[in-house]
Amino acid sequence: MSKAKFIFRQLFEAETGTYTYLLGCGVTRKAALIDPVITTVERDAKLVKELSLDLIYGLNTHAHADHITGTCRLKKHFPAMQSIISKHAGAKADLLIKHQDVINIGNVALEARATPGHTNGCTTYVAHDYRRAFTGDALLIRGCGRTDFQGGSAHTLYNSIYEQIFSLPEDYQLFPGHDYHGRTVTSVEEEKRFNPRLTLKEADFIELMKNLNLPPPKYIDKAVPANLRCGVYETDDGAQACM
Ligand SMILES: N[C@@H](CCC(=O)N[C@@H](CSS)C(=O)NCC(=O)O)C(=O)O
Repeated sequence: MSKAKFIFRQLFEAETGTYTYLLGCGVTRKAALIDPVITTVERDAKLVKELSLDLIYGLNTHAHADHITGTCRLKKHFPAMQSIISKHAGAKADLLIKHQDVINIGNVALEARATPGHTNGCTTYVAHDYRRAFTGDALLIRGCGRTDFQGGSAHTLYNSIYEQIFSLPEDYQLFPGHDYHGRTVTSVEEEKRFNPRLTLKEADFIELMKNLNLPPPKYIDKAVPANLRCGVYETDDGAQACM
């Protein structure tokens, strides 16, 4: 398939340090948001409309623990939009995807690569034509996702990163799900050379991850159950509503 004009925006939600990515096809005007956050849905929907895009997918890299996904609330603006998450996330969504599925956003293709370890359903989305990957919370810039809840496993995460992310060409740009230090983008080469966790041998990585001692995310008790339903809840009369 020929390379379509690629529309790309990196959006930031400051309270939880979360990145949302807008990806669009300049030919068909179809678009997707990766990891929209419920509190920034109005901002994101406004941008999508300003750019005359038709939002067809709301992709979640995983069932987040720190914020509620915006995928349900986005449907108020884009009723035909479909939510997407890995079938291994144990979550509900309009489309459940698996390793190596390809998601077409108009002429822009995204390969789903299973990168479990932070959670079981973590997925990295790769736009090969544009030499970019969206790593969610598997790989962060000079860091990685924590592995101390939601089925996390340091052994699994280490191997996911090596097999599915570090196996990409070194010039591929990597866009994380979060950054807490003002950084925006990295590359496969940079992370292979400078990531202080991933340059360790696996056994040392596992030991380090065991001793991170991070406090639990502030909204974990609310966010995880909401995200397992992709931000949908049932009202007292059994109807479906958005958080
Ligand atoms: N302070 C934040 C949560 C920070 C945090 O735990 N981040 C997660 C990703 S969101 S579950 C993580 O994996 N961090 C890894 C690291 O090394 O920082 C909040 O309260 O929301």
